[in-house]
Amino acid sequence: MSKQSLPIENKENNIVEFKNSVIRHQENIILKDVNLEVKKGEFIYLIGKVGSGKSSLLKAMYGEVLVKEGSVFSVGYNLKKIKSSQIPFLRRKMGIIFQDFQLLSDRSVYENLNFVLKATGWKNKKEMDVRIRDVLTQVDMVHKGYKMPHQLSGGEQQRIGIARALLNEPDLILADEPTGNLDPETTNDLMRLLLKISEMGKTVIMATHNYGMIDKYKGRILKCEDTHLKEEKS
Ligand SMILES: Nc1ncnc2c1ncn2[C@@H]1O[C@H](COP(=O)(O)OP(=O)(O)OP(=O)(O)O)[C@@H](O)[C@H]1O
Repeated sequence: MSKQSLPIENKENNIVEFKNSVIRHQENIILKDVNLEVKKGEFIYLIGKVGSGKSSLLKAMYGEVLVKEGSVFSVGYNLKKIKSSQIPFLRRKMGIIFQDFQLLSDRSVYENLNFVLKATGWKNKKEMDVRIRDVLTQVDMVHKGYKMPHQLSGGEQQRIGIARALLNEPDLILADEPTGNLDPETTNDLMRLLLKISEMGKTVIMATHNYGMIDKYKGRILKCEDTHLKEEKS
């Protein structure tokens, strides 16, 4: 790791920490008075109506939305002070999973994963092969590496999305409605997979509209409502 990329630790060693933060899009306030501490290994649901600010809060954690009021620490970085050149280092410490999978359609599963490894500085072909095999094994897709994304079901594509998020052994997984495009049975499979990942010590923060899942699989619940982030009883 270069000197420039050294993270700036927050005092409490929280994986994520917001203090009196305001999240805006241009001049519009999306969330205010945001105070949040997330510890290692927590499994968190982020709920709230359409347009209430869930994605914006996640984006504030991965440096896509910049927070100018209050403070934000994420995986050791002070996001108020982060330079744009440090953003790739921040993103390497987290895995991001999207509702629409966002796999590159013109290359195989293996090449999708290899692309991310190359882009994040991996060089040794043998180590890259081992890592790709490892993450595909974790999501039970080790025999599908040669497939093109369009040859996979939605659930399988999302498993590859999760494998991709795991490549750099991140401390934090951010998932923005990861099961939003999937049927109930596939949703259950993926939930169990995400819970298994969290039991391995990773922090998972997941935006969702699926309240059935929240009843079924226990987790901490945060709600975006009326421009505030509130803790809900689980
Ligand atoms: N890039 C942007 N520029 C301006 N306004 C934005 C931008 N992105 C989101 N917004 C606005 O911010 C508000 C919160 O949006 P956000 O996507 O965070 O909500 P959400 O809770 O994730 O919604 P959904 O459940 O539909 O995903 C909305 O009013 C939205 O229109």
